[in-house]
Amino acid sequence: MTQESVKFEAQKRILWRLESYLQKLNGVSVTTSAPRAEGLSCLLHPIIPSPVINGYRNKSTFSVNRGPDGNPKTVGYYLGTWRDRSIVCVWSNHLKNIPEKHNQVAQYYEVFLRQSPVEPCLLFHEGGYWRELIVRTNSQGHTMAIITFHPQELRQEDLNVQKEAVKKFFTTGPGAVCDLSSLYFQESTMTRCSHQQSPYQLLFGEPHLFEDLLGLKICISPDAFFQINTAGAEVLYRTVRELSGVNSNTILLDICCGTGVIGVSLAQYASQVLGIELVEQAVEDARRTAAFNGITNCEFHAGRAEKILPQLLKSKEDGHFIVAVVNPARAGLHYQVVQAIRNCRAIRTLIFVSCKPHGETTRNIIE
Ligand SMILES: C[S@@+](CC[C@H](N)C(=O)[O-])C[C@H]1O[C@@H](n2cnc3c(N)ncnc32)[C@H](O)[C@@H]1O
Repeated sequence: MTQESVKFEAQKRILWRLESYLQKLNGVSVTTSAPRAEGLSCLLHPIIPSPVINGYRNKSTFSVNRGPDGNPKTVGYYLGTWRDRSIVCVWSNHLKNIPEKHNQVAQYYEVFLRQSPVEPCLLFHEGGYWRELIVRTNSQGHTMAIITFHPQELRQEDLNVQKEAVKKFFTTGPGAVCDLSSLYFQESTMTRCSHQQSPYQLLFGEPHLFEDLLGLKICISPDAFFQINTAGAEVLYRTVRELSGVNSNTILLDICCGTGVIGVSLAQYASQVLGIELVEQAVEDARRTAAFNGITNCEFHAGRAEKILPQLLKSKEDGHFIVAVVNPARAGLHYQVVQAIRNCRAIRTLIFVSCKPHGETTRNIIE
């Protein structure tokens, strides 16, 4: 079975479940005017493959933990299960989806850790400092690395010594072969911290990556979401455009817009684009991207969609047609967002993009 047919069958099962749930809920059969196929009440299109399937990741997150030889300064991916206490950290060189550049930076981070007098932070249990590494690249090979560090009780001057050491390693030391475009350092006492909670500190290089996508230059900050497979994302956004039917009479509403790519790539077809996004850095990226590409009909709002959307829709109700695109995080949309969309008569088309169409997405669609 090909990966595409596995995915197709999985989507079919999700739609079956959704339809039977709706039938039970309504006590009537689900009827739509759309063409049907595969025993469903709607049309399920074949899976559209990504043009790039090897080394496609533009972002990889590497952990630090004990390797198979017991060395606690090993950088890679976890293998094993927590239940069996068999977790080890292994190198990622054999993984087909990870580009060589990411593996190279991970290997040099490991070299750095092994020569550092400072201990790594393993699962927060035993103290320690050096934590995970995130590597982001664009299609030109520009590379941003982000290192997280548990500060424990270190004084500022001791922290500065560690920052200086890692910067030196990647600029003039052995790590210089990685040719990083930028190195960020984030002090973090939690599994994940946003820029607001603990700022990403630029140790050297360019603050942003710029990615070419659908003829645009997209600005990406360390904290911002960006689809992991750039060529696959182009296919996704083209599909969104085809489904959306946006034209010069429509407003495009991009809810959970991240770096604003959906809105910016459709701006030339719409009368206006309105984007809403929680992460401030991503909103700044979206504004920068619009300005950089000479796009002037986009407006991006920073904050929670559930807070911003109801007011925003009220101000746009009169005489406009709105196409809404939602692409929420895995936790799904807040009920107030669903309600605001349902209550807005101007919204004639809704496109729901989801990387996890069961679970919360199904709940949102039912709502
Ligand atoms: C899957 S990403 C999609 C980003 C973008 N649409 C794209 O295609 O690249 C989901 C985005 O939703 C944002 N988000 C999560 N909760 C949110 C909320 N309550 N309000 C607004 N944005 C939110 C996240 O920060 C993230 O950028």
